[in-house]
Amino acid sequence: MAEADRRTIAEGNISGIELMRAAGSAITAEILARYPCPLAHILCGPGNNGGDGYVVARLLAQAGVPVKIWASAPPRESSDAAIAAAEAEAIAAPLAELSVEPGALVVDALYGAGLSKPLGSLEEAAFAKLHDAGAIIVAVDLPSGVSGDSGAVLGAAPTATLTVTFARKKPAHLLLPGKVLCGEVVVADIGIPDQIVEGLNVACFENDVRLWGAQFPKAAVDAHKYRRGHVGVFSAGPSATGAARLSAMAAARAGAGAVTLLSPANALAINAAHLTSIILRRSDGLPEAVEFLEARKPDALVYGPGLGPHPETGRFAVHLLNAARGLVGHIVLDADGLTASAPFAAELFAAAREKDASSLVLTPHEGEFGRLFPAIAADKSLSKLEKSRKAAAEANAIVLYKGADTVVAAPDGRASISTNGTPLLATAGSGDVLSGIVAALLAQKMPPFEAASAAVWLHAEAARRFGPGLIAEDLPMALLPALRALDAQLA
Ligand SMILES: NC(=O)C1=CN([C@@H]2O[C@H](COP(=O)(O)OP(=O)(O)OC[C@H]3O[C@@H](n4cnc5c(N)ncnc54)[C@H](OP(=O)(O)O)[C@@H]3O)[C@@H](O)[C@H]2O)[C@@H](O)CC1
Ligand SMILES: [K+]
Repeated sequence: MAEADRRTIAEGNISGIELMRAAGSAITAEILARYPCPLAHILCGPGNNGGDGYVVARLLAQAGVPVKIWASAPPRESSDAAIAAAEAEAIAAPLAELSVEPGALVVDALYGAGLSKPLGSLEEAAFAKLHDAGAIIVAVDLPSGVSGDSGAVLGAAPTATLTVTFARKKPAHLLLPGKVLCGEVVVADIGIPDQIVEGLNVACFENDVRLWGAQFPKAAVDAHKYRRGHVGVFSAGPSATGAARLSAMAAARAGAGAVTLLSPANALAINAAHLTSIILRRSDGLPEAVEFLEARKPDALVYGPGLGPHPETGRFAVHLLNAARGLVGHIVLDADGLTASAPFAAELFAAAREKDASSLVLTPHEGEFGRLFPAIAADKSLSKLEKSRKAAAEANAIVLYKGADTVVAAPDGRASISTNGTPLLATAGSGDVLSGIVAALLAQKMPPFEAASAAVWLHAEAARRFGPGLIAEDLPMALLPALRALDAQLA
């Protein structure tokens, strides 16, 4: 966003101090609309974040609210922040002497996009006082100490009730722990033209309908079941068949025209007892699986749920990817399929690069990610966003890195971050459902990055609409109201 600022100013549309005044005005409007303010404390740093704080101080005072300013350092000389501080016509007290009343309103304008190192004891002590006083904290751009690119805390950071940012959200507003520390996030329009933000070729997006709605499958008038996409799901043996059935049911509910469950012979009877519209086919090893691929050319496969983290599962995944070349559009590798592939990761990723290889979607949670990409996972300097992107590039796959802030990353660097996640999804089998939804959208010709992003969104939306008490068995059916609402929105 600093680049967007620079370009806006360079194009002569608006000067730096005008942008700062607009930012301060937007924050002040939010404060006055929400909080009764007998008194406000403004914490100001030396840069433009502090400059925004000085504008807020002036505007709140003009609105009749007494303000106290506490500065960690004076504004940089001859800067816009220095102009804003002069306009505020108030004397700042040293941050070290900070003292606030219980429940006080505090504007945190210490550091924002320019955070360059971990915060020290001065800020940490101030945040402890705010915490003890139960202060309502309004953060300017970001809670100070939260890194804008990663959402990580450098040294210390306060927990804000509200964060007002400008033009667009940054990764820190969406990624943990930043997401939680921001509280509610309001994006204020301060006059940075849309075309300047879009001209930055930003490749990281909030995962919502605007990102993938245009590619979301619509049933064609002349659709027949195989044109609506055929998904194949591999089932485990008799003691662990449920995971694959959850995936298969979800694929069917998410719009796949046909779903085949590939079951070992010894689990056929169990699977048959639980299935009606899902096609059941015997598949006891690679030759039978390949027979199916050659005969039916399914659009997408799900491999992994319930299969067990044995080496054979991993070896089979590599063989499957090789055998599927030219026959299958996409393979979703999930759960045990990921864990078991870890020793064969290099072969798997090489197979994903072969000509005509099926596109690969990997859906790890944190533990599976660590097993499949140990070096990337261990690199503490990387954010979840950067880890996902590096993994996608290494594997030449879409990486859907699950969690409360699920990231979907593509090998070309595009990434989406989920904002509608819900703890309701922390239930056994929920991931199996997600892999079925991904496969169904892929099978309906949605491009992989968009399909994976849309699946994450739909999965969470279904859970939210269902509410408490949700178990994975409910999720395929719970997709229906979410799909109906989406359909109406896209109509
Ligand atoms: N983008 C937009 O659309 C708009 C952005 N605007 C606003 O500008 C903000 C970005 O401003 P900014 O670039 O001046 O950076 P900012 O966050 O004030 O910090 C830099 C100063 O802090 C210092 N410093 C850093 N870390 C430190 C530490 N740990 N401990 C101690 N000191 C530390 C750092 O020192 P240095 O690194 O130079 O040693 C430097 O002096 C942005 O967040 C938004 O609020 C609006 O005004 C207009 C529209
Ligand atoms: K801040």
